[in-house]
Amino acid sequence: MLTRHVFLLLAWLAVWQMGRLVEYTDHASVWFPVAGLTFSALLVLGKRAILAIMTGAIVITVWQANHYQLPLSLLEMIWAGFLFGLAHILPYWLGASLIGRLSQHASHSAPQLIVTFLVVAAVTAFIVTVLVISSLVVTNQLDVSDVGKTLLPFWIGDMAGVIVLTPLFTGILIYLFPNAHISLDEFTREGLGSLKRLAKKMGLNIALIIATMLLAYLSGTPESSFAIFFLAVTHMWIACTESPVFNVVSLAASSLLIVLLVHLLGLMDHVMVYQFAINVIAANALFGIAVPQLKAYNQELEHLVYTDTLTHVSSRQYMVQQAEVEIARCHQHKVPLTLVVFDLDDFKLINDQHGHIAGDKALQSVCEVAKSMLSKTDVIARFGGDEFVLMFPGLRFSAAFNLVEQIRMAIHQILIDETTVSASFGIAELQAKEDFISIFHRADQALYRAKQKGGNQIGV
Ligand SMILES: Nc1nc2c(ncn2[C@@H]2O[C@H](COP(=O)(O)OP(=O)(O)OP(=O)(O)O)[C@@H](O)[C@H]2O)c(=O)[nH]1
Repeated sequence: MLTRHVFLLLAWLAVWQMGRLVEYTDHASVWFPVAGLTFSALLVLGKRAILAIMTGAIVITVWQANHYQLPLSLLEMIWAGFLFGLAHILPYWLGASLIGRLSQHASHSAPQLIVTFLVVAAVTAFIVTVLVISSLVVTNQLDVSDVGKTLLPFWIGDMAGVIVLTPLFTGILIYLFPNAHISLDEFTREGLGSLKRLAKKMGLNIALIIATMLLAYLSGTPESSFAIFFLAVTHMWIACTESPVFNVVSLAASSLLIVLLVHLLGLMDHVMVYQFAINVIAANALFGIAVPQLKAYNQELEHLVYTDTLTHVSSRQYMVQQAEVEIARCHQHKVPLTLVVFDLDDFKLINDQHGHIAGDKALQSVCEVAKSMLSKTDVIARFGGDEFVLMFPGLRFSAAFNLVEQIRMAIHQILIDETTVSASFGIAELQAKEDFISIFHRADQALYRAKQKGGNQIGV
């Protein structure tokens, strides 16, 4: 465990150094990746991460004070590092605890979690900015007159670090620290996806970033730097069509490239545009992760509404909707349609004699048998209790009658604890201008007649 914490400290120092390399004004970087590492370490390890991060904050402050030759004693440097550590850690710890708690509640869906994370990232990064800048002023590392110009770049840089890199660092830390406080299973289930597609889409992003940033470099006008926002389109496309893991990796890669090109091409005059672009594109793409998830939820809901959970045949709602569509189509194209209503005979007795579980089994067996004898265009639905409806688009009365007779005989072969199951049927063929209510009523009347005659037969 100790080695892992030493690794976290070293990783924190290395990532901090990455942020410093792209510092464009004192204490503010285009993005501040270490904010993302702090947030994810607190998310994965909780308070166990504090020691490594606090040590990192003190080491960095001492190093920085020496580097800028600030007139501070060693004790003052350590105190300043401790204050910086507190200001940097506390808000992110609160934010990470909130996200950790929400992720453990099944009632919070992935889209809700993502939106909350984006809001928490913005708010905690702002609180960290205010606290760290205050600590820098109190410990004489920043002049009060520079606070105004440092505040916004500091905040946006920290926020970019959290939004862009927390998902990626969290994935890595969960892999390294097995007893993590949080699970990303919901997002990592699909893995990375096809490497070929990944290469193509990454290539497109890279080409777009280079093209738009070269444009800004060559034209030298501040307006041209806004072209980077076109990247939101390709990232939204990736978010909606690829796995969340791919989304997060491509986001980190694009942001890193933007940050490097700002420095290589000397686009410092437009740096805030790029800072805002990274935040907006990342927030947009993370929110995009929710789109496929929402689609999946909708399909699940649709399945629940349109399928009977016990027998897995269609639901009443589905049959009524589908029947109206089919009846209209059959009238329009002068195609026949036959509707059948059927009901198990003395089903109450099966329940009473053998119990409800046996009754359920009988309903399931009847549906399996009937379904196996239908074609793709036929529909079977459970209307309620032991009553079912069959719809045969394209079949005339006589053809449907023959098929139903075979279904009736097959149902009569089903044995539930040595009791034979049987069903009665009512059949009606669609007449000119007739609607669903009318044909259903006629089939139901025919079923009534079959029951009156003793059941286990087709009423007409
Ligand atoms: N096991 C089980 N029983 C159900 C379910 N839904 C309804 N039932 C039972 O189905 C029975 C239907 O009873 P009835 O409407 O009197 O029908 P029946 O006994 O088949 O009588 P006839 O239709 O006149 O032959 C009732 O006992 C309900 O409790 C279900 O999902 N599972």
